[in-house]
Amino acid sequence: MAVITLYTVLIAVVAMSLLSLSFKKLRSTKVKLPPGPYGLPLVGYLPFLGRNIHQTFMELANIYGPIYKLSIGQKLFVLISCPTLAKEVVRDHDITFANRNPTIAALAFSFGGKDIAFTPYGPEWRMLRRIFVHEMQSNANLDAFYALRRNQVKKSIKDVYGKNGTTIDVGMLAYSTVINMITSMFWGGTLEGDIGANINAQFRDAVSELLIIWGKPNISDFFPFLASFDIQGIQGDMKRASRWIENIFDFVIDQRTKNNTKISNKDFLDFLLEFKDHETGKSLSRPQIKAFLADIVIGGTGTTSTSFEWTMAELMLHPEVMKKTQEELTEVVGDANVVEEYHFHKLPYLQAVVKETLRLHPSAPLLLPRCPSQSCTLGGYTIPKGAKVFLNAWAMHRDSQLWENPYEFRPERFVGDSNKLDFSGNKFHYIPFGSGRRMCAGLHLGERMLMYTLATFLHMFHWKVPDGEKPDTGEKFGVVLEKSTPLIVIPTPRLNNLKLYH
Ligand code: HEM
Repeated sequence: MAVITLYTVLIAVVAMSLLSLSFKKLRSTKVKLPPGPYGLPLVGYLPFLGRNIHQTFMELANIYGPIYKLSIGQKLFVLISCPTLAKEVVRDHDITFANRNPTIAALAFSFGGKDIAFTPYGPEWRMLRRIFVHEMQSNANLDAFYALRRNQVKKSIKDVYGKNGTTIDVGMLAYSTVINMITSMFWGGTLEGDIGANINAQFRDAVSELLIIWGKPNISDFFPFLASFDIQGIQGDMKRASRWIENIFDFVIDQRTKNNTKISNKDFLDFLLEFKDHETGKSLSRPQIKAFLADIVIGGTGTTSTSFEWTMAELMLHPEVMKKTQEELTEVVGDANVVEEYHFHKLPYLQAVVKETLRLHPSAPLLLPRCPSQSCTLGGYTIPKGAKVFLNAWAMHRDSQLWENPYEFRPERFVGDSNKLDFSGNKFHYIPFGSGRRMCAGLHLGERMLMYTLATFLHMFHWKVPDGEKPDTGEKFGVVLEKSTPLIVIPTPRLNNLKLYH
């Protein structure tokens, strides 16, 4: 006990000295920092953040304005919640802000920040991003992998049909469908039979565990000098979970390369192993291949599946919108057919439902923080090099000066040409996939998976909540913004031709 107290005092003394040094340094350089709340000595604003920090950040914006700062431990956070300043970050100073400040957990999983999400801006990142966005996820490739996605959705339809009339957890349905689509696109038919099922199940569990660990606040991120102690064990847990996932990646890559396994459908692994950069003539190294796969798993699973769950929750709360969405599906797809991706462009109302859901419930409400590579000025204030800069999409999506009745779920606001808002991030008050150079690198795949799963499940089934229950829209902040209570619903088949469910 005495030893623990001694350590605590020692750590506090060192932290105080470091803090006072950094404040002295800031004062001596006479910079004009944005306004912001005071916190407690040492920990700063940490004790006041609350569980849903995106909501706290919006309340603070109402007090301090569209740009403010706060300190947490040794870190300076800058919060931005107006489109004009957001534009300054992602357009006017885009290169300065095209860097990340990864957490310790993120570094542990991304091969030390060697992936797209965390590689610093520069030629290496530009090369990774070009391959990932323009080549790996080209329309032709995404079309080629469609059969793999389709097979997995068919399996989920069969599962849901088997639960006809009983309750199911929508979040779990969405997560398993999305991760099955992703693993299938990764290594397709390489892993057949029991071994395949076993590896895929292990993979699914490892990814869920990793997302949970990643979502835990880590004291070492706020006090970097404590990092080597790994007080909460988060770094160790993350390394273990990542190693587990990496072993699965290695196993599958070895299977494919050593046995030269022939598969019927082309998948991401084929693409990555065969890839030769037409500019440099170079192939991808094994760590690069694994980093690409990691980005898809981490970037694509939680975001897409929670967006599915939020959409279903809003539809359950708005039966008139549900009715209109299903009528559109009936008209476009027809009662005797299943949904195909080529139907999407004829489903403007469903597209509007998805856009409206992502306005109210963006998976990453504060996007991924950016970190200026040099000090610069925003809105007349100095933003020091190394600060963590958050664009508060959640607050901008709910700002009554930017949206009419912002708290109402009204897909109609996205219908028609007069208000053409899309996911490109060019209108800075609507940025569910971010904006600028570092906007979501998986937008095309994410949009396809989300639209396809939603359209299919809405077309194939009627959904109702158990008697006496009402879905809510309570939120839980984490790696992605989840529903605080799971959405439980009862499906019944909607189409007469029951063969379509097998
Ligand atoms: C509904 C689905 C999705 C949503 C709402 C979403 C949202 C986002 C957001 C808000 C960012 C931060 C952008 C910024 O800082 O400006 C981001 C980054 C990223 N996303 Fe997504 N995402 C989705 C699906 C996906 C998928 C399917 C993948 C992988 C195929 C993916 C991979 C990435 C990567 C790699 C980054 C980092 C980009 C960089 O730093 O250059 N995301 N995503």
